[in-house]
Amino acid sequence: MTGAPHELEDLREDDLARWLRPRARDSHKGDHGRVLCIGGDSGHGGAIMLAAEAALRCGAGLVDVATHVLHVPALLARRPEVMAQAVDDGRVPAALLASADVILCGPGLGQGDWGAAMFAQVLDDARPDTRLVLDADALNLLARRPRALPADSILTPHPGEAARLLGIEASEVQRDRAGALQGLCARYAAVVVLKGAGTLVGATGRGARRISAGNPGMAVGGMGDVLAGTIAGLCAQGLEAADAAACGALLHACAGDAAAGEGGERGLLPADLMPWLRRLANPQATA
Ligand SMILES: NC(=O)C1=CN([C@@H]2O[C@H](COP(=O)(O)OP(=O)(O)OC[C@H]3O[C@@H](n4cnc5c(N)ncnc54)[C@H](OP(=O)(O)O)[C@@H]3O)[C@@H](O)[C@H]2O)[C@@H](O)CC1
Ligand SMILES: Nc1ncnc2c1ncn2[C@@H]1O[C@H](COP(=O)(O)OP(=O)(O)O)[C@@H](O)[C@H]1O
Ligand SMILES: [Mg+2]
Repeated sequence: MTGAPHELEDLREDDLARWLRPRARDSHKGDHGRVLCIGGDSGHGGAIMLAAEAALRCGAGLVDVATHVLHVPALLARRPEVMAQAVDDGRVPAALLASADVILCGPGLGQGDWGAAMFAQVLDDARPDTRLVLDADALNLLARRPRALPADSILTPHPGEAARLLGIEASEVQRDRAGALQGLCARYAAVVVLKGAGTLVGATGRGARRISAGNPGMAVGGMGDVLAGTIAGLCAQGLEAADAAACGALLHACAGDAAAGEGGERGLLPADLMPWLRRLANPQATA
């Protein structure tokens, strides 16, 4: 991955069909993966709800959520398909960690003791073959205390989080986004999705991919939480990490464009993407 502009692969909506194949007629929920979403401290419960719902709308077979006790009733009222567990002591139930194919950690997690304890538990105790998707406060905690990550972990920073991970200013990230992507991939040995207009996706030793879809209506709180759940949901269905990241970023941006096309950019909400995630995640059905 050099980040040179001529080595960028531009992804378009047609590319979704490369990764989103029709399901086997005899498949069952266990074939489509189990995602554990960890986050949603007091005041930020919506972040983990949006992520969990996006994982389901992208086709994850089973979705667990470990969150603050206050958020469990609201989460179940909105999405009874989610299996929600309250965590009041900063310990994720061991059985949840053990059964996850993918762990998404970070949306609304906070950087206090509660969130920091669960983030450390994920890094210490997750199965070696469980794929990690780290977003939001998991990235902030990682920046504060860098640690080795399991192979093929996926990081989804916005430019502010990318700046913290690199120890530079967000304006520097934006001045050389390809360079920042390369620096993040190298420093954390991870798959990285550098968000913002023209999202870039990279991994050490591979060319970078750029997503030109997406629009400024997506500049609203919660939109990145939907992206994190989307990538986790695709990972759970067996896409390899770099492809799940690229396919998820493309699917999310195209869903944002489709939703904006219906009602305009201004006032677009992250939850407006949900029906479009589902539609676009079935490209053969919509072709
Ligand atoms: N409904 C809920 O429960 C929601 C809960 N949420 C949860 O809130 C928590 C805090 O997350 P957060 O992202 O709001 O805070 P933070 O990391 O300080 O980011 C802001 C900083 O980053 C920068 N920056 C950002 N984008 C940039 C860009 N494109 N280009 C350039 N700069 C950019 C920006 O810089 P500025 O321009 O403002 O100086 C500012 O410094 C987290 O847990 C999250 O999951 C949210 O998901 C919302 C919905
Ligand atoms: N101007 C824009 N054009 C395209 N995509 C955008 C734009 N602004 C924001 N987005 C997308 O919206 C999402 C915002 O993520 P993030 O900042 O983490 O939001 P939050 O933490 O509030 O959920 C990212 O996927 C980003 O690429
Ligand atoms: Mg975010």
